[in-house]
Amino acid sequence: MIKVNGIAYSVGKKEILSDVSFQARPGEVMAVIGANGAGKSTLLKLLCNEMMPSAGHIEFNGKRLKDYPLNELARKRSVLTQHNTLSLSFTVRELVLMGRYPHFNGQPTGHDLQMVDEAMLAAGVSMMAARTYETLSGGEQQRVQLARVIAQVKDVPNGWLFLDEPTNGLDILHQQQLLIQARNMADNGFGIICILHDINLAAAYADQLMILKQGKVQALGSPKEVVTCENIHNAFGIKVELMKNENFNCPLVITTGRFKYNS
Ligand SMILES: Nc1ncnc2c1ncn2[C@@H]1O[C@H](COP(=O)(O)OP(=O)(O)OP(=O)(O)O)[C@@H](O)[C@H]1O
Repeated sequence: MIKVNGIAYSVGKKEILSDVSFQARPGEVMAVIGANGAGKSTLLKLLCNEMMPSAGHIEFNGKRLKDYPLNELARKRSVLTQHNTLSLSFTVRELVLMGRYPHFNGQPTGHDLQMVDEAMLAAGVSMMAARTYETLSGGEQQRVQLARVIAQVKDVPNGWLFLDEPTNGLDILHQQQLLIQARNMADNGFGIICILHDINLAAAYADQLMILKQGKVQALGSPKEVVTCENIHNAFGIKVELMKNENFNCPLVITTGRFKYNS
């Protein structure tokens, strides 16, 4: 369980997040949506212990996040960030194996290698295992990074995945496959916190949805509670209509007109 209690984050006088509180549970997908600059990535960095909140605190499995040694945290949760700038000439298999680094000293065990194989299968990259990472397309690289973070926690009971815009660069099939993979992992006891820009994907796959606006929680609840015309207009400044996504029994957002770009 992750409990976030009234956290804030400031840079100088600028408050980027303020009074953010929520709980995320194992077995659930939580999606975070919001306009550019709303504070989503900043929130994820605080959840990863990459940065410290300037107020409030975060509990991870009953213990303050700041009290975890980094290597212990790395064995319990893995993180897909937006910018994976790694450009060295690793093969896909070697890169996915990096996800296992927190689990072995020196040489990977047979179990580590099995986790790598299973993660590559889950992310649909097994067929490119021997390819050099930097020769892959953007979407292929993104799926390899997903395999790396899956490998890190695949065998961890109640492990956590933090994903920052994981569908970036993926085609429509691979977007769905990624969310199905996240959903399956949640159904098997993992906790998933996922930043998404596609509201319809978020509504279809998340148990809990949070809208951030200018660093504050604007709405929090089930997709049906949160995805309303009013909330979307308030958060993104765009008028939308709602239909029903019959396949997922959740709202489906459609935009309603042409818009001028206001700079
Ligand atoms: N170190 C920093 N110094 C100053 N401003 C910062 C710093 N880090 C983030 N910000 C600002 O804080 C706000 C939130 O940034 P963040 O990256 O969390 O937004 P986001 O919701 O993830 O946006 P996007 O959807 O564009 O990725 C932005 O306005 C950003 O410019």
